[in-house]
Amino acid sequence: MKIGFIGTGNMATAIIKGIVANGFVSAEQIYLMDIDHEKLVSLSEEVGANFVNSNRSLIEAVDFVVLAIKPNVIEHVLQETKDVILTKKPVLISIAAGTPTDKLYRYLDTDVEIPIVRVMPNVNVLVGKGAAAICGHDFVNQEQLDFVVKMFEAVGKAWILAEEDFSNFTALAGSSPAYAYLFIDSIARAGVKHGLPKQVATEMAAQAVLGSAEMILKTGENPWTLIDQVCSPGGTTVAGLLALEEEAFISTVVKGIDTTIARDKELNDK
Ligand SMILES: NC(=O)C1=CN([C@@H]2O[C@H](COP(=O)(O)OP(=O)(O)OC[C@H]3O[C@@H](n4cnc5c(N)ncnc54)[C@H](O)[C@@H]3O)[C@@H](O)[C@H]2O)C=CC1
Ligand SMILES: O=C(O)[C@@H]1CCC=N1
Repeated sequence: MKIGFIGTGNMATAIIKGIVANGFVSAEQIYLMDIDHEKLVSLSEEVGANFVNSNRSLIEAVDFVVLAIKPNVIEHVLQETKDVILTKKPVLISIAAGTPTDKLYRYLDTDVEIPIVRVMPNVNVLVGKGAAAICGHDFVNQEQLDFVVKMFEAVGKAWILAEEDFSNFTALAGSSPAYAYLFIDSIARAGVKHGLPKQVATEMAAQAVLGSAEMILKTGENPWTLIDQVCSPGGTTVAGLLALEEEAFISTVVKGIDTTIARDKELNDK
């Protein structure tokens, strides 16, 4: 199978490096195109993938096309490549936030049965610890869907998810790595305040958060049970925990997630 990427930005780079490192496909099976020629050539050389000079040539060359471009350019890209899409009939995989499969199909303005799969991945696919939600539009067959699921299982965890839940997933797993990085950076920054070098403090905070996530996933314990295990009576943790809650830590995080969901829905409706 040949996989093409339209757009070689942050997310495409993370997916490509992840699936090549894991051996899901070889670099020779990957074709790239980006309007930023320098970026295109640089990624292609770095990973050993092929690159082409137009989105049309890319679609002609591959079986699966990942639309790794911003939501506001997808309509234009589908329209400029429409005739090639309609003759080649590749599987289109969109990773764009706030862009439902119905809208993507409408952009093609056709009755031809083009298979479209929607994926909401996250950037942690780069290190094989991604999270991706996947749903297929009307004309996707099981074999095509299975291929996409396997592609994202190669670089993390993948769920088949009803499309109506995509906004929620985008907030919980697509955008949330940024919030987790912020949390880690905030802990590290506090370390710097107390005299630790930033790099060491960041490593310490990241390792603590990495282990905490694994504890939840591997023990299957409720996070509150684990919180209680860390909070020694009269100890340090409970003092810090209550200080965080005085500043409405839980409500602040929930507000961030609410706002992310609302923004995704706003993009859906555009
Ligand atoms: N960054 C992230 O963590 C995640 C991003 N996404 C989605 O992935 C998509 C891409 O996001 P990023 O990689 O962050 O953006 P980015 O801005 O890093 O990459 C987009 C790339 O598309 C290229 N491009 C623009 N117009 C083009 C055209 N007409 N033909 C070919 N290439 C073109 C740009 O030059 C750029 O390199 C977005 O739709 C976003 O919603 C989804 C999940 C996570
Ligand atoms: O910020 C965004 O719109 C994209 C979608 C999920 C993560 N980044």
